[in-house]
Amino acid sequence: MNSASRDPQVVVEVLSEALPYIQQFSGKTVVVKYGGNAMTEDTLINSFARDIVLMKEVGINPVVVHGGGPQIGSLLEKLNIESRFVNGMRVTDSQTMDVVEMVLGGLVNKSIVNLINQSGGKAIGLTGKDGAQIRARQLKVEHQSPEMTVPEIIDIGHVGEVESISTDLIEMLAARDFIPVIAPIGVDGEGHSYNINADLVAGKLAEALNAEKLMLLTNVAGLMNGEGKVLTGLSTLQVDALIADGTIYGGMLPKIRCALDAVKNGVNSAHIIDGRVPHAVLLEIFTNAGVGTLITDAS
Ligand SMILES: Nc1ncnc2c1ncn2[C@@H]1O[C@H](COP(=O)(O)OP(=O)(O)O)[C@@H](O)[C@H]1O
Ligand SMILES: CC(=O)N[C@@H](CCC(=O)OP(=O)(O)O)C(=O)O
Repeated sequence: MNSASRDPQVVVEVLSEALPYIQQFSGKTVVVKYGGNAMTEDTLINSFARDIVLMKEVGINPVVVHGGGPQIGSLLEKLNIESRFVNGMRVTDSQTMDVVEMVLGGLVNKSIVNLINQSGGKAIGLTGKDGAQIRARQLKVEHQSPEMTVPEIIDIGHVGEVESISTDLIEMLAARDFIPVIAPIGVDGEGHSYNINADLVAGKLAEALNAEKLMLLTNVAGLMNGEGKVLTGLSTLQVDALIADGTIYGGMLPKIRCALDAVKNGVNSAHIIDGRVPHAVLLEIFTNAGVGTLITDAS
């Protein structure tokens, strides 16, 4: 339906209903993680960019962290390099690290920046290496297959976890009305690059910025149980049980862990939402529609 065919009364009512949400969130920081799996269609990416610009225009400070797993996978495939994952993390040798840096820091970052700018925003794309803002260390991965009695620690190469984040650069940009768009690449004290899961970066950044909300946009309706029903309001213990019985696996593992950590460490709420729904960000922020899985400290 185009805007001309909508009842103007409905349009103004919708706008008016958004007022309390605009008042509640104006001046607050919202970290939005845009997963590579949700960046499938041009119309969706465009509606995402417009949502981010609208947030900024009504006084909210959006900070975008993006993934790009499928986009990395497709370039690796063209280069005949195999993709392998352990606990949802990409095994990253030096050759793969180069591809990760090219795809995340280059192609994906700049295409999101460009779309936000096309929608009238002022986006600036950065990786964690800029201003050395994301200090990383190597992530040690614990892996246990059913036949093993104790977990083993596996070296999966240049995969990092966040050691610390300096928020100076992001805060400076946000204060001058820029929208920071961050690629999840970190750096250690010796200048080595690390491939960090984008959910982990978004969670730690939301904590460091004292964000009001952490929104994780993905390609499913939310965290689901075995029957495909969206679950919400889960405790850490319930999540542990769902991991142990295999209901939560792969890319959902870092997502749910970082959402729980973020709310434990001061972020008011974390949301795992369906990025395939047009304007998913606006639906979550400005309506009561309650898309996806909500996690709060009281969960
Ligand atoms: N319990 C679960 N509920 C929903 N999705 C799950 C669950 N367990 C695993 N997943 C998987 O997690 C994926 C989302 O993670 P990921 O592929 O890393 O997406 P993104 O690129 O958005 O970070 C889903 O597509 C789904 O295959
Ligand atoms: C260590 C690790 O797995 N890093 C991810 C970084 C990108 C990412 O997280 O992308 P999505 O959000 O689209 O999954 C990767 O190499 O795929």
